[in-house]
Amino acid sequence: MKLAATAPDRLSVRTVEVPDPGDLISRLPHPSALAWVRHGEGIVGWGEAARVTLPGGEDRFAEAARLLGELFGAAGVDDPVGVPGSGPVAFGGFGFDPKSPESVLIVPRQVLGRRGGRAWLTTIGEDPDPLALVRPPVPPSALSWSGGALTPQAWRGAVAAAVERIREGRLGKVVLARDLHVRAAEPIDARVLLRRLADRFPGCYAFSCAGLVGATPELLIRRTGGDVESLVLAGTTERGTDARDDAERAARLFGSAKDRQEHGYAARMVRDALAPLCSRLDVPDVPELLTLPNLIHLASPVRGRLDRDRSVLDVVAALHPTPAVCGTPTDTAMDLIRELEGMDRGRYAGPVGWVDARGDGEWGIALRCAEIDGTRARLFAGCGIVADSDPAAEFAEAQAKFGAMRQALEG
Ligand SMILES: C=C(O[C@@H]1C=C(C(=O)O)C=C[C@H]1O)C(=O)O
Repeated sequence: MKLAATAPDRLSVRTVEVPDPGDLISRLPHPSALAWVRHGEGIVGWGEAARVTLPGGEDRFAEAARLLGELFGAAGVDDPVGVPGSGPVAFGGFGFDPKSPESVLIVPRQVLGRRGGRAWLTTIGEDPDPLALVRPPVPPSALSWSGGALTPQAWRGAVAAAVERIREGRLGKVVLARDLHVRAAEPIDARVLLRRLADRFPGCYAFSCAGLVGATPELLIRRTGGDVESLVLAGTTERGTDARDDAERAARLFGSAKDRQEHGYAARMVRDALAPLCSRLDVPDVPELLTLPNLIHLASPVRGRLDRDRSVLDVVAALHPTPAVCGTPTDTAMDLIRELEGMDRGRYAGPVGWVDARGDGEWGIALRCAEIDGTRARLFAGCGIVADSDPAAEFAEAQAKFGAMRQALEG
């Protein structure tokens, strides 16, 4: 665990209200983009006042909260705006598996925020021209795609093996993912991907943090003062070809015992994890349908009131990994993922988002995303597997989930 050499002993933080900056993503001055944007609102950041890298471990969320507490506690903060996301903020992404050494938090030198008709700019240290566009984004070109850890056939075999374990009664659900690789002629600019994702999926959270870029529909947890919200997703069908086909598919998804079982595991676990932390909790008995441009999901919107002051990271720690991305029972599913997927997920399917000095923040589950490393990117997609899952159908579902990032790369 270390603080980057760039971290000064004491952060000097100033937030000012600014006129509406318009589109946040187009304000990002260079490719080291930090972002969390939905329906044009949210925060974007750039520059690095501090970076915290964390090794694996079940305690990585608590360690992150402790280190940020020290950093923010020692900071000199002038924040007359005083809303969630003003003052010092850390963007972060945590490794999915506690054994994965991938977790990282970045405190940007500048954060631009926009919500509910207000906009603010936070600066750490000095910056002479905060909103200057330093390097315009360049779309990726000459993409060449290649397979990931498992061939399609091997991955379908892994799904079949998982179904067998489930039918033997060893677990109820496991989520299995695949990866895909792509290479571009020039370094891939996160801002281009953010722009395309935000335009096509305005209702998803377009995120970018230290090379992990995507647009997730799944809100793990939002804390605003004492209020918490989550949106549990599990159970999926592709969009239809027209309104009638859409309606038929939605009705089939809603009525599918397999998908309702898959969803029920996730919704119940979120309820059970939040109940001890909340004085009030509302989890619907029956899921809703969430319609995205490419997919329809079963969705349970959850709302609660925290019983005492807890940082959003404390709540993340209680929730991750939910059966939406791991399975149930958690430990058995995690072991099976390690055994069958043949890859390290890195930060895919881990919590991604931001936290401020008050402990407010928003964390999604890092889905529909890619890990960018210079000219290369690794895409991820997974599916919940239960006793009645069919390997070919799950493969098709994973292909559809890759679609969002593929399009963002291909334009
Ligand atoms: C695992 C992913 O998505 C998750 C799995 C879902 C499913 O199996 O139905 C639905 C939404 C997400 O919770 C992914 O997109 O990679």
